[in-house]
Amino acid sequence: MIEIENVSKRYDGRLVVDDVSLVIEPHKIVTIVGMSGSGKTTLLRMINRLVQRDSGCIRLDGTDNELIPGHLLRRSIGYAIQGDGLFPHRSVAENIATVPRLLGWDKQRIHARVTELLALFQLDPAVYAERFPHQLSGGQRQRVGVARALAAGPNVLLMDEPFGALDPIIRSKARDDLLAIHRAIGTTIVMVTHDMDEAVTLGDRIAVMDAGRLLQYASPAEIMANPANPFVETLVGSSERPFRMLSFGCVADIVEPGEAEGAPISLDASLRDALAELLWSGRSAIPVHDDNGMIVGQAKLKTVLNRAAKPV
Ligand SMILES: Nc1ncnc2c1ncn2[C@@H]1O[C@H](COP(=O)(O)OP(=O)(O)OP(=O)(O)O)[C@@H](O)[C@H]1O
Repeated sequence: MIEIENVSKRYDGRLVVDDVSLVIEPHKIVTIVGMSGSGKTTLLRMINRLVQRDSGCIRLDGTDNELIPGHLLRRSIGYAIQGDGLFPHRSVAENIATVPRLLGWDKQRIHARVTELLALFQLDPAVYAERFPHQLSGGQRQRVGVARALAAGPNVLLMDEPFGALDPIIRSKARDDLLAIHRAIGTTIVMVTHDMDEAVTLGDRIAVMDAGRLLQYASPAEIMANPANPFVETLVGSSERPFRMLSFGCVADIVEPGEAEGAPISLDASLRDALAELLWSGRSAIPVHDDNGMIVGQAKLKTVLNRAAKPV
């Protein structure tokens, strides 16, 4: 658990993080959104002490982070930044091995961990381990950057606009991959993003910041339904709200017994994708399949539309 309590930071006498308090539960994903210069990165970097706070307290599993030695912080908190931050003259394997090496792991253990992570990120170790960053695509570099941040098995992963440099299609795949990896390893993730869609799709909770202050900290559904003030409402974008509501639900939430005609959709698909398929194919219901391709029920247009409405 990460407890941020009344934390403030000034630069040149100006408050850039202003008395922020929030609690991040273990194994959750928290996204931090806000305009440029609102203090998101500064807040994130105070968690792993890349930035020293001026006042307040940040506790990691109950311990003040100022009392945790640097090498333990590096092990327990991974950090991935925009672009990828990879060392250009080191191979993929050497990049991923950075923190384990600092921690003095033996060669065999490092090799096993690098191989495991490359496989998890769908990069064949035989093909990619010895490549250099310039021999990878942007999406592959970004995955190696996240793999490197996870190398020492941290409890917490801090991500600062990790997908900011990716084009929209790869970006959406990168989000799906991150969710799959999060399901597999359960690391607590705190992610700064400019992109409200990203914040809503990935976040269990969203922290909205403006001018150093935390305006709202709540689930995506709560923020959509009850934005704390006009600024949050603008950020959420009223015309986008129904679609955003659908993007964080999945077909498994609404599948019901019964048969429907035509091409099926996966239990894992988002309700937004289900709506698109229903509208595009002009059907009032579509069959739903599980991971093994077995038909397990149907998703009805009416039910999907109900999920797009403002929660009561
Ligand atoms: N090292 C520094 N010295 C002086 N001012 C700084 C420093 N780092 C950040 N700032 C200022 O603090 C404010 C908050 O910066 P921060 O990077 O936290 O914002 P942000 O919300 O992450 O912005 P962006 O979305 O553009 O990355 C900005 O006005 C910035 O100029």
